[in-house]
Amino acid sequence: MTARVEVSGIGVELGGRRVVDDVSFAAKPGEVIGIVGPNGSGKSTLLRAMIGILTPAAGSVHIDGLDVAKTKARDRARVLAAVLQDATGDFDLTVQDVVMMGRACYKKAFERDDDRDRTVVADALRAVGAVDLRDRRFAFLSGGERQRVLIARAIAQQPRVLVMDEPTNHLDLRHQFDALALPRKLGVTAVIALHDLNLAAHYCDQLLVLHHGRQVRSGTPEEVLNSETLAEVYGVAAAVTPHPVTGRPHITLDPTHQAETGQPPRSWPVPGRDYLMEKESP
Ligand SMILES: Nc1ncnc2c1ncn2[C@@H]1O[C@H](COP(=O)(O)OP(=O)(O)OP(=O)(O)O)[C@@H](O)[C@H]1O
Repeated sequence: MTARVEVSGIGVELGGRRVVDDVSFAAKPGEVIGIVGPNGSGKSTLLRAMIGILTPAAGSVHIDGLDVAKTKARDRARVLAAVLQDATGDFDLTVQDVVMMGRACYKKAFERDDDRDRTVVADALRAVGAVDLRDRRFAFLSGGERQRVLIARAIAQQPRVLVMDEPTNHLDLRHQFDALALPRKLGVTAVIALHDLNLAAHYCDQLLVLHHGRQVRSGTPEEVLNSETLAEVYGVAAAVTPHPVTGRPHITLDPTHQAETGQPPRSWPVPGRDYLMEKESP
């Protein structure tokens, strides 16, 4: 199951300061939206406001017409699941117990787990490659193992919308790919905050660039990712060329070059001149 997400004019104040200001976007059912931007630009705050754990000073979030702010936590959890940054917790629980917490929104207080819950939990563990961790104590897992278990807990909620804040944190390369491919595999709509722009370009349909709490660019990765944006928003020099295999925008950073002009140095590889694009190959 998937859903349409509409974020309208969200503004959040923290410590007397507006840290997210007038952010709006819409995700069609099944779309993956990437939220990118420098440290402190408001990505996590926006996601927290979206899932209802921060009360926005302005704006609204609707999922298939349902107003998130006016929905009870239990009902919200059946529609929307979140994996937040470093929400590792110190649960003295097994991995199976932690993932089973994702089923709480479907049960009354003290209701026992049934076969359906156990099947959903087993499937969720399989989806993140963590079946062999099932009986381990959550508190003693590595950072990447914990992250995968928390993703499994979100999957066990069987949401229509998945919100993830830096889901690739602590994950090795293979598991980064798996985590970002998950929304499409599950068929859910996703809103994902990401620092890695190359991964964002590959896995997201639309990108929203935040800078000082404001959305300064939005559109497809092709529309948004260019040398000018990277210079203006991140203050770095970078060449953006089509990825030699996928054709998606690929960013090559130049750590030695100051981003005063936003223009890449002349020595950057040029597609077609320095390497062949796949479609040009014989
Ligand atoms: N509880 C709070 N009180 C006051 N200011 C806060 C609070 N939480 C966050 N902020 C500030 O809000 C701004 C946005 O923070 P946020 O965590 O949303 O940024 P971010 O884009 O997710 O950053 P990062 O890439 O570093 O994770 C920052 O300047 C941060 O210091």
